Amino acid sequence: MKIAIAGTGYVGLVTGVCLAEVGHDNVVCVDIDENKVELMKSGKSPIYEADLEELMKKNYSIGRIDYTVDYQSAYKDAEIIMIAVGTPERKDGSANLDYIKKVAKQIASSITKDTLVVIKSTVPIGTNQDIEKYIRKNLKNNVKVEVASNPEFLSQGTAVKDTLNASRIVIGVESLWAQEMLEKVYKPFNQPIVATNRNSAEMIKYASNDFLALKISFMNDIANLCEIVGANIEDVALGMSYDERIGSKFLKAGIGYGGSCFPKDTKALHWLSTHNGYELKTIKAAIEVNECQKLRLVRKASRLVESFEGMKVAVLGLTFKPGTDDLREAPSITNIEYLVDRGANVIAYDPVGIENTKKIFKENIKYTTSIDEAIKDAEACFIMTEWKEIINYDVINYKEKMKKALIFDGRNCYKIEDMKNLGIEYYSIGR
Ligand SMILES: NC(=O)C1=CN([C@@H]2O[C@H](COP(=O)(O)OP(=O)(O)OC[C@H]3O[C@@H](n4cnc5c(N)ncnc54)[C@H](O)[C@@H]3O)[C@@H](O)[C@H]2O)C=CC1
Ligand SMILES: O=C(O)[C@H]1O[C@H](OP(=O)(O)OP(=O)(O)OC[C@H]2O[C@@H](n3ccc(=O)[nH]c3=O)[C@H](O)[C@@H]2O)[C@H](O)[C@@H](O)[C@@H]1O
Repeated sequence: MKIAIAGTGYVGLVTGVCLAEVGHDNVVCVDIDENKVELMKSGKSPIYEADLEELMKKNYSIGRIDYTVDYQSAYKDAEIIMIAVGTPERKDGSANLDYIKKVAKQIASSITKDTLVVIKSTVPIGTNQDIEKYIRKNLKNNVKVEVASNPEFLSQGTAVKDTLNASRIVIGVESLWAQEMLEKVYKPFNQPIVATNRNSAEMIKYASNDFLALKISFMNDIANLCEIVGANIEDVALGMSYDERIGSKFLKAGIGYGGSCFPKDTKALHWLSTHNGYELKTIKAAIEVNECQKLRLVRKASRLVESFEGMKVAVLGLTFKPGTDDLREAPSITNIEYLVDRGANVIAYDPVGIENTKKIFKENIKYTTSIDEAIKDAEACFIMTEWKEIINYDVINYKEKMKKALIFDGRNCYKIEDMKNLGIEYYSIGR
């Protein structure tokens, strides 16, 4: 079965590689970025993702997967074409479907046999139906085409593991033909399949992401109250987690959620609901809490220090979470902007995110891949991502190397007692 995939980002590339890994022997990944395609052909991954490069090399060498910019040759005789291009946020919060439409146009002009088009990108409810109409209207050749929804649930940093061990595969179909095709594709994964119609599948994706975002914002809200009333959010989360109805995951309070999905998917669903005359009050609250949370520590810091002007400030952890080099919507960006605007000399540390950070801040801040160097002579230090390197760092160094041991920890990396014993001025979240 020939499977073509449009877009080789986190979703497209990982899906392609995993399909090859479970035995599909004719997977072609298409991208518009020639450099990316060349890089992938040479066995290198354009994204930082555990286990990915190894599986890319293995499956490319045995001929199960290929990469190309030539969409026409990839799509023309494919039985299945999966769309995994970006659906970024527009200024008004709605999802930008331009990339999806562009691929739809390319598919319509290329296919020469009956094809199932599968949308893996996160798209607003009704998009699958619209794209199907669009492709059918613009078809160059007289073939059968149907569009099915197959949203993706992987997380960055664990994308390969998540795909090979998915909690569920959701398929949104309008015919038995489409359902059977997708069941055949996913059979080797041996994972539970939830089959429904396209609108419900599209909604499952948004509802899942937005529920997780809401869970985080709820915990951040409670954490802020914990600080006021003298409770400890970590003990609170632990106490809650024993209730199976609540669960133990996504209860970690911090500096707010970032990434390429929670921020945009909460706004997109909120936009969609308002557009349909209904206000999703819970999602609105999740968004508002998150916006405030991102600046909570710097606001606290600016009440404690007279001025950031000329002050050396270390920022440890830049990516939106550990295990990825992605900075999209990372809380670190908002915080660094705040500090730079107020005249601070920021030195930023991250084990893998430096290159992407340079693209954002250019010469405006300094960069390092050493915590020691970042904190040397610093007068304040902000922790934005809970990398292992930061969690396992010997905290005595803050006392010994900083000009003033003043730490604002947005990810609760250290024990309050340890910091207190060392005489480090330490502020964290909800404790
Ligand atoms: N990043 C993640 O962890 C997850 C993302 N999603 C959703 O999946 C979709 C894709 O997200 P990412 O993989 O993060 O995107 P990404 O931005 O990492 O990658 C998109 C890729 O598509 C390529 N592209 C653009 N137009 C193209 C075209 N006409 N033909 C072929 N390739 C084209 C780009 O060059 C880029 O390489 C989004 O809708 C996102 O919301 C869903 C679950 C997880
Ligand atoms: O649609 C998507 O793109 C994906 O979005 C998230 O995955 P991801 O953004 O990669 O990362 P998460 O682990 O969910 O973390 C998102 C943000 O929430 C924050 N977070 C997470 C968990 C928590 O308890 N507290 C918390 O603040 C993280 O620091 C991070 O900034 C979802 O977890 C995936 O299921 C989904 O497929």
